[in-house]
Amino acid sequence: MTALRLYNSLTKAKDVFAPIDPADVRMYVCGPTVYDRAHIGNARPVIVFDLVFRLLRHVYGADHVTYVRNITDVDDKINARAAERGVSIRQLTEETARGFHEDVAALGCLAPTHEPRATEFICRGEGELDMVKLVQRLIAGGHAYAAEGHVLFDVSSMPAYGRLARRSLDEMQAGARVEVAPYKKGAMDFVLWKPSTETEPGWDSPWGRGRPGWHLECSAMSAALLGEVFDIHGGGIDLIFPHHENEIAQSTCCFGHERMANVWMHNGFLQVEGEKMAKSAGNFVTIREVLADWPGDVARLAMFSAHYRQPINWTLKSLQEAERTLGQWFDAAASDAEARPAPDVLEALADDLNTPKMIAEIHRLKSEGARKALAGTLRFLGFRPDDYEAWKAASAPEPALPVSEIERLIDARIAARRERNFAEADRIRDELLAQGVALKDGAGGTSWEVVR
Ligand SMILES: Nc1ncnc2c1ncn2[C@@H]1O[C@H](COP(=O)(O)OP(=O)(O)OP(=O)(O)O)[C@@H](O)[C@H]1O
Ligand SMILES: [Zn+2]
Repeated sequence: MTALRLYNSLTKAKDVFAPIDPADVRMYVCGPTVYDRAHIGNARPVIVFDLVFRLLRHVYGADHVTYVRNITDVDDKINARAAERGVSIRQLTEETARGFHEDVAALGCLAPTHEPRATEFICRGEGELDMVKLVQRLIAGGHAYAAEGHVLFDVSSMPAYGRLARRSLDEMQAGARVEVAPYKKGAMDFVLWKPSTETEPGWDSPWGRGRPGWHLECSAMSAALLGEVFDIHGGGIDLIFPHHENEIAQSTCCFGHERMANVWMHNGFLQVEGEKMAKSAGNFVTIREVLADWPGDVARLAMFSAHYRQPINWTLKSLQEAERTLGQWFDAAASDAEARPAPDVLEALADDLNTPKMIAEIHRLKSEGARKALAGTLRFLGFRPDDYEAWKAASAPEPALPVSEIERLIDARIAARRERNFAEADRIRDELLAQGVALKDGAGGTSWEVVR
């Protein structure tokens, strides 16, 4: 296989991927804030980075890749939603996290190696890195200051601030809103820690009872589980600024390395009629709603139809097309094969996850009748024929004839063929087709399906 090349948002180029330690390739992806059911736009990064995970496992060995995707279970949106619904915060976050796991498993995504919850990394034991210790180190290093129960990151203390997003501090400050919180020294300084009222969740800290800012969570969890510098950091393109820029500021200033992660990967937006699918825009469909109509594999394949950095339009047509394609692939694939991708498919993926090219290569495998390679490739990509078949059986329209009658006619046709009366056999086939029942002769006998 040619070298794996990944587009790096930090260098704005497709770089050859060289892990820090090939025996332990490390990737962190920002996970969901668990206050509501995820929409299919939120599924895009989960599916894209699942593919990266599978590819890395193939190249470096399944035991040599560590994938961390967090769960943000402390956030003001969570507090508000729990109050609105009259349930405890814990109940809301547990229930939402469970739903998220079901959704992404149905989309064919492997579980990450670790799935840390933010609340478990706020205060930990002595010698264990946590959010409070990270803030203390930033203050000691002159990168953060406490004011009125808050702790803020001082962006003026970091010359490289804005490097990932390619924005200069001067420009950002000039563009900042006029109304800046009074406890901030600079308009772009961001919150590391904030005070909690008695009713809000809070943790004791040197700055009083409070809770962490969102950006801080990922710096602490990634360093605790992957080390101070790791290989790949991923998320949606909307996270570049401020979230990822601020993660970099915290981690590099705390640990003193030039980088937090060597490669930064960002997926483009999933759109509806040219607009980003977003909760705030109200144009969203939940993963759960998609799965009510389609098998997870169809949504998964539809997601691969565009390159991950390009926007993708979510349409009924693309789902229908994915369904048709998948049905053809499964029909043509052998029923047993190891989960191994064909070399041409691997080549396409090694080129910054070129999934449109990958799909073209799979079509080629099918047309060449490479049944084993096709099956191995589909399994490697996380597609599951059994799920698809079960969905197909459950969603098949009712035939116009009773099943016993269809079976009687099939038997009659088999008998006719045995007597070499092919005219009669064909007549029976046509008669069934006229009733909307199509026959398919395969190695295992004759099967039938209702024509849609
Ligand atoms: N339409 C989209 N297309 C692709 N990725 C998206 C989309 N919307 C959100 N994401 C990604 O989903 C992940 C979770 O994001 P976040 O927690 O901000 O979701 P959210 O608050 O539900 O999003 P929104 O409010 O925009 O609907 C992030 O990696 C984010 O970039
Ligand atoms: Zn993050």
